[in-house]
Amino acid sequence: MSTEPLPHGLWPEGYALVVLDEVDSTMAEARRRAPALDRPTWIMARRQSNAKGRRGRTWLGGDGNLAATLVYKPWCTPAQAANRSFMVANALFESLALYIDRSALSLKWPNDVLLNGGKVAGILLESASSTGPLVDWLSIGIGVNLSKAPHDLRTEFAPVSLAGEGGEVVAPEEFLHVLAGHFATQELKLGTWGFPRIREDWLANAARLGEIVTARTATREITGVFETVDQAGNLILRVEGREVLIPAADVYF
Ligand SMILES: O=C(O)CCCC[C@@H]1SC[C@@H]2NC(=O)N[C@@H]21
Repeated sequence: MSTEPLPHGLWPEGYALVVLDEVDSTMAEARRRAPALDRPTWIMARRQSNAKGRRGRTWLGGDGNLAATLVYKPWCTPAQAANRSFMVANALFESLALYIDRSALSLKWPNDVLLNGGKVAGILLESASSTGPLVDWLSIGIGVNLSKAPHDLRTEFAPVSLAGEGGEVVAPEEFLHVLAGHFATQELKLGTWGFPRIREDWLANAARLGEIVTARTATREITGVFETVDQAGNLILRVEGREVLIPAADVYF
């Protein structure tokens, strides 16, 4: 295990870094560390034996891809914590844009990053609340296909990798340094201007804004024009002249 940031000055102040050769899941490691946490901590693993994706799926990683979790104690409610996914998406967008033409990248609501229309990165949020209105801790798990796209036939957004789409080859540890810096900037923006600014940044890079998309929830499928994301992070579709607010769904187009 190493705990030292790379020595190139990119690492944001106040954040700790833990690099593990192997772990079950960086989410599980974050859960184990959360109670004793004294500062925001990025946990990166070179290999995960039991990596988790959204909706209880398995996450297929691979050598040379980034698997990391940021665990910290933001002073916020569960709803505010959930909006951190837009901040990570923004940070991922800006980080990836250093290695490939930004016009090839887009953000899919609520929390995927697409590259040439395929999924290059996924985000998984987990938080714990015991008593009171604030979360005890939040962990943000991030998987980025930097070098390899796993074969995954379960998704309509076929996995792609940065290298496979002609991007620069970048090592996971270097990419994490860049990402951690961009995420710290997002936290500063949140503290200074609030969520409206985060939302604005996200919408500027949103996939299919103003176009017809389908949102699939646990119980129904709604097709409409992707109008916007509101100040609470909900997806807003225009369906037969009316606005429909969707708090959680998978989006297809
Ligand atoms: O399904 C998704 O799109 C989210 C995938 C999140 C995967 C990452 S890899 C690092 C962290 N550890 C995990 O077990 N999952 C997340």
